[in-house]
Amino acid sequence: MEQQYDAGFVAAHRLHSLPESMYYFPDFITASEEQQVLQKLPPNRWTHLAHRRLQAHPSALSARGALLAAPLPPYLAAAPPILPRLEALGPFAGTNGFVATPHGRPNHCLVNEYRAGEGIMMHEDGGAYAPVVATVSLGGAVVLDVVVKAQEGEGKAEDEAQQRQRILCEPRSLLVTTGRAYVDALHGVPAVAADEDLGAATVANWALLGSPARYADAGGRNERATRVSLTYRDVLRVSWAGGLGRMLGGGGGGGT
Ligand SMILES: O=C(O)CCC(=O)C(=O)O
Ligand SMILES: [Fe+2]
Repeated sequence: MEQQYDAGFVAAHRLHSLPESMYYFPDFITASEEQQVLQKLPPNRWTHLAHRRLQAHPSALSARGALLAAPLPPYLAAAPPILPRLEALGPFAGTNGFVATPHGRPNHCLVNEYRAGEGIMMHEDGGAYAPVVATVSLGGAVVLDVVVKAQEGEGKAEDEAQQRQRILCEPRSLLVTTGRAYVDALHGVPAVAADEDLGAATVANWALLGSPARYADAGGRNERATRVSLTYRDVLRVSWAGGLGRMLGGGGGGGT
């Protein structure tokens, strides 16, 4: 059932809202793959924050934003085959119209879990990463708010509605944020028990949803359930603190 990804397929999944550098792919993983990941997330790795909990794989970045070189765990990489699928799609490899990141593949994954009523305040992901995030959603659906930052010299007269986008992230979908959407916009998940007023006029990716009827039939409402997001990134600075160990252990080197 592997999907054939090409430039036309990618272009057809681009959001036609500003900035035009986000892509939405419904059903990027199957329901059994979704369960496989949810069951394998280690229960002892959560960091508890005020309105969500978080785990970083293979580890958290250093204070200076560097990643200690290590592979992603198999349940976030090859089984289920999320990395091969991302590789074929191209957001890190730089194929199908995407721009390649320095390592050509994600080396880091932040896993967020939000229960109903939880969220993440508006923020930007910053310069420790190449400007690409690939977000796989598991469990419940949430709305992601994206707001373009006011550009220098631009007055407040700019149409607010045009600057704010709502993106509905369905379970098993992939959202790719690149370019200006990464650099010039803030994003966040409102901490609500239900997302309301969902429809073609209010949701930027409505035409790309896998199951729009599900939300339309509920009167434009998405009752929040626990949602887990896998956010794949390419950390620019990778440190090889294990260099001495590799030398002593004679294990040989790997690529970056
Ligand atoms: O859960 C999401 O989709 C967004 C998470 C996020 O913005 C982050 O981890 O930086
Ligand atoms: Fe973020």
